[in-house]
Amino acid sequence: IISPSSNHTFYSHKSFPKSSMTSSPKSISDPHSIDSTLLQNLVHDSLVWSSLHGLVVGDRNVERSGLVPGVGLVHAPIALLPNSFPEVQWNQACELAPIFNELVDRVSLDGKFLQDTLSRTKKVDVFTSRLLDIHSQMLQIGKKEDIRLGLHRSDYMLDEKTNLLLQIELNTISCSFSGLGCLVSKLHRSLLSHYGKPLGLDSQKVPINDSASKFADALAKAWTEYSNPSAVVMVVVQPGERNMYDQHWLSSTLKERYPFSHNPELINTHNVTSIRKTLAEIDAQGKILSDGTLQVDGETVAVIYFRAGYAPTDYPSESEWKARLLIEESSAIKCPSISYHLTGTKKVQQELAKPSVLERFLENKDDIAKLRKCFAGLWSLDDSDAVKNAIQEPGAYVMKPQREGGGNNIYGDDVKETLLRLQKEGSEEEAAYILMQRIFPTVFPTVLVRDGICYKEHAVSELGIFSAYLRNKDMVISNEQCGYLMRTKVSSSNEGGVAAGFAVLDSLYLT
Ligand SMILES: Nc1ncnc2c1ncn2[C@@H]1O[C@H](COP(=O)(O)OP(=O)(O)O)[C@@H](O)[C@H]1O
Ligand SMILES: N[C@H](CCC(=O)N[C@@H](CS)C(=O)NCCC(=O)O)C(=O)O
Ligand SMILES: [Mg+2]
Repeated sequence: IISPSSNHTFYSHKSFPKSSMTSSPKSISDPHSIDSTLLQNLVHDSLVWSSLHGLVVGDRNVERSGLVPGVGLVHAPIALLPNSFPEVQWNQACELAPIFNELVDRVSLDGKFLQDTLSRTKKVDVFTSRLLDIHSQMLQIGKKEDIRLGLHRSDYMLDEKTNLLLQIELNTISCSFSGLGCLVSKLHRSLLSHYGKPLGLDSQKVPINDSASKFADALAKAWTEYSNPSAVVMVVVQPGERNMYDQHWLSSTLKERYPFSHNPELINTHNVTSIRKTLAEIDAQGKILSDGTLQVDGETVAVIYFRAGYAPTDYPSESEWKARLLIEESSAIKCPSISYHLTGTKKVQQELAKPSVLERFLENKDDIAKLRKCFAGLWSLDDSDAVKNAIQEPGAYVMKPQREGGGNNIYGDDVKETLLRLQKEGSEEEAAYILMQRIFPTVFPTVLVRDGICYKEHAVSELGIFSAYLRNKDMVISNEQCGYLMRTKVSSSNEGGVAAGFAVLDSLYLT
């Protein structure tokens, strides 16, 4: 079963050969030296734990796994043990969460800034252009969103050379893994509470992660602000969704947790029901009443939570765009609104990194300094010096289109080829991209478990901090960090991405 040549080992509980090795790792940074019997027990227990606790995804080998719940489940790809992470940068990442929330809200209110920042992208990127059209239609009718809900995730990498915590991006739409991320922390705490001794590790060093309940709380509070007990939360989903359990964790927490919430003002609310609809279904079944109320399939919608609609592939026809517009025109609480969605684009990220731009949106000098400290190098392709440097040293840069969902970035020599092509064509297409400093996190040995097979790999990690912002007119009801997601991917992979099949779900071990 354990072929010494490859480091791929298939486990089934019956066939764990006794191992002669008895060495235990020096510390968490050396999981490759874990005694093989101990390793097999860890893997076995993690697979059982994941299956029993809903740390699962749809199996891409089972075609109905994204369509029918309970069919074709497989444990989520995970790192067997948490990745060590310095406490100082952990605290820094947590502290940034409410500041980024406030920034997003302020920027989202500046319609002109959003339209101007994206005006040249609009000419060359049809998808972004369609989003901007909806945004400008809302500006024209003077649409106001009094109640605003943001469920964000700010992703960071720890740059090995400088030890700086640098932001990769700020996601303001369809942030995945608030449902599953917290389960990985629970899994790791459970494994370390059983095997801490032989591993020489302390389960208390894995920070408590309440991402699912915090996001469900924020959705429930927004639902309460809408003040219609018979209204529902509508989750906008893709027609096939293998990550549905990550989404169901939020919906089932909403349904089961309320009205038995510890939160006094929610204690006697009706249970919060969620419905799942695709954009096409919303176009077919949705309508707006004279008072702006959105009704879909006869249900009044209080909150619209997007887990689709962030990529061009989510709009295969005009029907989906009509649904997006209907949602924006309604009085339902959007998560995110079109303004929050546009505020999370990479072009806006790059614009906000320019000198004195943050000062347009925030007053507190300390907060501004804290944000700036985590900005990596970000340039538009108008910056001829940056373009020249990137052509000379393409490996030090990442080129990004205005896309979400993974798999869209340009790395290495492709950066050089693309820049030279754009220069030769002299087209406006340059405005579709941004240039970003490539961040090189520490490569560390780890053990990944995917489809019941454990792999000893060398990997890099990316820390995502979830945060929620809920505001009703001048009152900020929530502005807090909501747990975290650690993603770990083999160091040879440029892109990463759990759904894309490169990264696994991880947690962190404070050092
Ligand atoms: N500046 C960077 N340095 C190193 N890796 C990066 C950088 N920017 C992105 N990546 C890698 O590419 C992945 C996707 O990039 P990201 O900006 O998050 O796009 P998306 O919105 O598609 O997730 C990240 O998860 C990370 O693995
Ligand atoms: N299937 C959809 C996926 C939604 C999605 O791709 N979200 C982006 C931010 S926009 C994201 O969080 N990417 C990190 C997840 C990864 O690493 O695979 C869902 O789960 O609702
Ligand atoms: Mg990303």
